[in-house]
Amino acid sequence: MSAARLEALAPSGQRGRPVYELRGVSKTYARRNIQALGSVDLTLTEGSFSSVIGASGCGKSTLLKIMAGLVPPSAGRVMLAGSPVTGPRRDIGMMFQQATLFPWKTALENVVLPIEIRDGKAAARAKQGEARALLELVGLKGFETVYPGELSGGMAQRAAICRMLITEPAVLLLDEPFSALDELTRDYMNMELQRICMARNATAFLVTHSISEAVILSDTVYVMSPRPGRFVEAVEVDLPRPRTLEMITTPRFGALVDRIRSHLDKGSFL
Ligand SMILES: Nc1ncnc2c1ncn2[C@@H]1O[C@H](COP(=O)(O)OP(=O)(O)OP(=O)(O)O)[C@@H](O)[C@H]1O
Repeated sequence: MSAARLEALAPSGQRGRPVYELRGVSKTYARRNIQALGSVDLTLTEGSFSSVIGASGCGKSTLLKIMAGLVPPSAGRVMLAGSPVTGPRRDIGMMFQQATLFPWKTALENVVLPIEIRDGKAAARAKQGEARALLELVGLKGFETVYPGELSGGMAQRAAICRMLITEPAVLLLDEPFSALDELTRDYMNMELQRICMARNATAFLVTHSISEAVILSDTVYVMSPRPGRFVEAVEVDLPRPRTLEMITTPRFGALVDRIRSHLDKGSFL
């Protein structure tokens, strides 16, 4: 799909100020000469929530890593808040499938760890009040001094959300953050994520394999082709916010899921 057509499909939820801009971004991994990503154009506007969905190995994580500045693109340009992304940045928060908390640090110590690494121990101590408030926000009040081994998977991911938010990133890059959780916890965490994003007017970009997760969370769902990944469709989700889990049973939700599935089926994805 051309950049112009994708822009034309830009949804009502994406009419704010552009935050992320990717133009002609592609990636070939030199070592195995694998072209992971075709040419990707993407604009994310402030406060929007977007998802990318596609077959295993189509290049979704590669795209996210390029956006995060962890992997350099082979071609193209990535701009965030008006400046090029050339490496990891303070205004980018990332979250992965596994919480990767340090087992020898308490929940509170894990949350302030990015501050400690960036600005030192005194700065981390000064942020403890804020970290406590974040833990309370995600329902972990009372667990501040607990070690990760004593937390459930969902609780550990909630602590990881706090760790991502403590640096007050303008954008959240999420690589299947809740896919290791059971379905009920995952639904709950998705609603939590929506609440946090709305409260902070955060701009979020999610990699997922779940069509219903993409629809319930997103303003726009980008469907990616098999490798080399490129966007074949941008589906606007016109469900009102805040979204609720009850919406999953509505005809409109079903129609959106069917539309995305039909795009995926065309390319024998998933
Ligand atoms: N560091 C790397 N070096 C070489 N090839 C890589 C590297 N990282 C990823 N690839 C390859 O690039 C392609 C895209 O991988 P990527 O992880 O981006 O896909 P994905 O869509 O996120 O997959 P999944 O849904 O299974 O997580 C795959 O063929 C993968 O083997």
